[in-house]
Amino acid sequence: MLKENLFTGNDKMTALEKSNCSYQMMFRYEDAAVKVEILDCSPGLDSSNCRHLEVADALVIVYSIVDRDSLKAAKTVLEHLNKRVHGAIPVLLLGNKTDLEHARQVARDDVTLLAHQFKCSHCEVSAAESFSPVNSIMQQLLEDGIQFRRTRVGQVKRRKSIFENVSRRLGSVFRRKSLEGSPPKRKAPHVTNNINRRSV
Ligand SMILES: Nc1nc2c(ncn2[C@@H]2O[C@H](COP(=O)(O)OP(=O)(O)OP(=O)(O)O)[C@@H](O)[C@H]2O)c(=O)[nH]1
Repeated sequence: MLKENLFTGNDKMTALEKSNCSYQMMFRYEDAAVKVEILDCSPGLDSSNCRHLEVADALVIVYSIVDRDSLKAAKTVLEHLNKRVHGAIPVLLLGNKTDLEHARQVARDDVTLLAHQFKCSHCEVSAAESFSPVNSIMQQLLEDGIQFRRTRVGQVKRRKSIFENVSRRLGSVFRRKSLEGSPPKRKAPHVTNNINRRSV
């Protein structure tokens, strides 16, 4: 659903570049330029997509309101995330094609329930009619993603320093133990004669 023109007209986002299934763009946030990579994980979950989902900072899971199976696929992704990702990663469950309301297959209540069950945001749009609602939704999600990344990076740093602390302590305990077990060091003889020394 992401198109090159999705973000045009918005001063916070610039030049969406496409390479295979990946889109890159710059996003201005708190006066800093942030590089954002958007990965299109359709048509479904495989091992490489799963890995990407697990390390993403924010996710949009798109279903089509005229395709019951697309909501099932969305549920599979949410279940996977629930099992594998710890922490409140920002997830938006986004229904598309509201211009085809007459052909709706996905009940609103089912989606509300799903969003509630997996604690994610939810809304429905029509990319065909207008991309400005999509634009503001994406903008909010990106901001949430940046905040989430900051928390995540902070946690990794804290975990790293706890690990370093513990390993330093363990190291000093083992060093002490090995010194206690080893015979007392003999004092090295004091060499006064340098005649036989060779320089290498
Ligand atoms: N009526 C309608 N058609 C849409 C809308 N958004 C996308 N489409 C159409 O739906 C089809 C699939 O759109 P894509 O943008 O390729 O969506 P996708 O999620 O990448 O789909 P896949 O390529 O199948 O993974 C295209 O024919 C689009 O023109 C919409 O809001 N309303």
